[in-house]
Amino acid sequence: MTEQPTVKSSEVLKLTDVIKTFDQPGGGKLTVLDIPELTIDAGEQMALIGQSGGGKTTLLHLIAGLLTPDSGSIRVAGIELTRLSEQGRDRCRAATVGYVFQTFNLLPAFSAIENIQLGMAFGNRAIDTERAFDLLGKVGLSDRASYRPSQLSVGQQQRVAIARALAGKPKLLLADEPTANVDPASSDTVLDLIIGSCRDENIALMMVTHSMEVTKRFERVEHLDELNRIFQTL
Ligand SMILES: Nc1ncnc2c1ncn2[C@@H]1O[C@H](COP(=O)(O)OP(=O)(O)OP(=O)(O)O)[C@@H](O)[C@H]1O
Repeated sequence: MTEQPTVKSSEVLKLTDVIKTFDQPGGGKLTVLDIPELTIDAGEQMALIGQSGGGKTTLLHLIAGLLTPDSGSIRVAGIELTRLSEQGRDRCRAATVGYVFQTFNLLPAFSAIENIQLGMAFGNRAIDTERAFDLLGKVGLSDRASYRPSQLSVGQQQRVAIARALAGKPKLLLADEPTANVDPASSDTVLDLIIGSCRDENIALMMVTHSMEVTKRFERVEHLDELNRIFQTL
């Protein structure tokens, strides 16, 4: 009988000995990540900082199952992603992870409210129109429900993307530099929204940022260069 790994009931994310390489355009491989361990508990909030090109987005993509590691274990909400097919990882992401991308990734042909409702549909949940409108109100866009992304400002698109990421009631929200494209006042609003919503709904949060102002809002701040063995051997 194979021994099953024990999963702490409060654990939402656990990475063990994760290595990720990329093929380099000129040939050969570039090792971007070599992470012995990283754990996030239910409802825990963590900021991730690190040098440009250090692998932060790559790490979020691995956790979301958009990329696969060369080796190691990635467990999200108790599910071992490395044992799943691409389709299985898509299903797991839809059911457990919300993702606020740097580029928002809203669907251009759909309105703001439809983009949020699609966030629920991807999560394999019945579309809860009341929750979708509640979320749109929470991000201050009740009067923009029928606007398409191209009819919204960059900051408004970002707020729709946040509402969409929360729509499926994820266990873990991944946010990649969500304040990078907004002015300082809007940055506070965006942070209040993400941090407050995750706290209210007990959603664990991992936010990539380059901003010291943003890290001040977090009790736990991890430096990728310290988690990543490749920087320790340079
Ligand atoms: N598909 C790919 N093929 C080859 N190399 C890649 C690929 N994606 C990323 N890389 C390389 O992996 C490294 C890490 O990239 P990543 O985008 O994860 O960094 P980052 O820490 O998010 O950077 P930034 O803070 O500048 O956004 C970079 O050196 C990049 O060139």
